[in-house]
Amino acid sequence: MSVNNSAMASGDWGAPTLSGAADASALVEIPGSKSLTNRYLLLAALAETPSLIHAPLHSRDSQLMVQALTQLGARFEEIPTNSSFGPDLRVHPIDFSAPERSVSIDVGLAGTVMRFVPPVAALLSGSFAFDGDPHARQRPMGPVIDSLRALGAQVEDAGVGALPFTVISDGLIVASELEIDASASSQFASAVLLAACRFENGLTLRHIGSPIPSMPHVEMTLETMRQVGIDVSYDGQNTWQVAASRFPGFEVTIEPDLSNAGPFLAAAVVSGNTVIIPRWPLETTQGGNDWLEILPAFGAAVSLEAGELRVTGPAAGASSQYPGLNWDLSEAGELAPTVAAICALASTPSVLSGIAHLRGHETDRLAALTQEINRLGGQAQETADGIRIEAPVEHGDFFRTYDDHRMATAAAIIGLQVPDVVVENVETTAKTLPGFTHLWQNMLDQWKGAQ
Ligand SMILES: O=C(O)C1=C[C@@H](OP(=O)(O)O)[C@@H](O)[C@H](O)C1
Ligand SMILES: C=C(OP(=O)(O)O)C(=O)O
Repeated sequence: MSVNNSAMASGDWGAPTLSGAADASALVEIPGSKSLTNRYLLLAALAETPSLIHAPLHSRDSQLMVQALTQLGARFEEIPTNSSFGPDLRVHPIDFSAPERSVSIDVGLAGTVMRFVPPVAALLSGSFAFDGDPHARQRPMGPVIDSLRALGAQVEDAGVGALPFTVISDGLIVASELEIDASASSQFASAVLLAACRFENGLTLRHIGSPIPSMPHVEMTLETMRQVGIDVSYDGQNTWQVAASRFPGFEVTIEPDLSNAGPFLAAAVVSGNTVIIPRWPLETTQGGNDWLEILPAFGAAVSLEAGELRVTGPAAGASSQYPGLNWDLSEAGELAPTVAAICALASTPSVLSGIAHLRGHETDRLAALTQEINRLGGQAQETADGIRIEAPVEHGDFFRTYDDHRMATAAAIIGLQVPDVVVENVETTAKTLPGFTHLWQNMLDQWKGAQ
């Protein structure tokens, strides 16, 4: 099948196909972690003195965080470096005694901005309106709104648990206990925990409801808080305690984004080539570290030595020579679109489970993946908590991305093996990985040059 080029808009991208290349190596440098960057930016804004953040991610999501915190009174200075991924950042914290203000904050489509910033706004005196991209209004926000009210702030909203809404506060949070249902997103728990050190009496937070997805992200929240000097504890079940604390500025280096390493590692898996990622952390709270367990299940050889992760695909020279898998992705749901793309080229069926909450991500990812895999001649179905892929994709076509960066990178992976995959609005990858197409082409050029 060939694609009707007249349907292509200017941002659409014909995914490059890799024919024949195999058994070659490419070194791929991955920019900083979105989740770590946005946590440290926010914690630096809460500190008493300036902080220095090395190797931060510069992407739409981190830019939205910088912009939001600037509107709340933080100041950011770019410190030039030799890195192709951009400057370091010096962060001057928010003055929480500043006079009352009224601001409108754009959260884009960034979960970390729409969930983490409103509780920080409630620590200031004034009125803070939040809104974002059209699809941001579909993402669940109820537990953030309910928490703010329970903590004593006023929230004006349409009563549907979604953006837009306005937080009105006198800047003083005296409540010290809160129950929250974080079963639709771990970010609801992280949001309250991150701000809680500046509550007058600290906080005891209790989760009520079904299990929290993406729990490593809550561990990441706790770990980053501990690193900057906040006293926080977890009972191992459903309760966290944060002591009221003031902490000085800090200096930190951001790890590469291990979830964003995924599409490149997946490229090695589906093509039988090797990808090497430098600066892979030996210890990390990033869910993307799960690649070390997931990729061998597809038959890939994975080794981590001297800070370099090396992944070699199982099928030197031949595609679809690896099996599908049954995998519970509840701990690392953000890897699902990448895993699904590998499964969509596998020789046997796959079932991905534990990810019902992906329906509230950048798009309804279960519906989007199912629809696009089927459009390319595969056989996929949604299940109650995931997706089942019965048969691999067969031909190229237009691949809709629904403004979701991970749908775009999933399409690129499939396009490596299937000609004529056209990725809608590939620049949506700038949410967390600007320059994606250059990094991708550079990997392919290294493979081709090695032949
Ligand atoms: O806290 C964070 O940085 C994130 C938490 C997770 O959210 P969910 O718990 O909604 O999956 C993850 O999927 C998202 O990409 C980033
Ligand atoms: C779910 C994701 O993002 P967000 O931080 O916007 O929730 C993601 O990056 O896969």
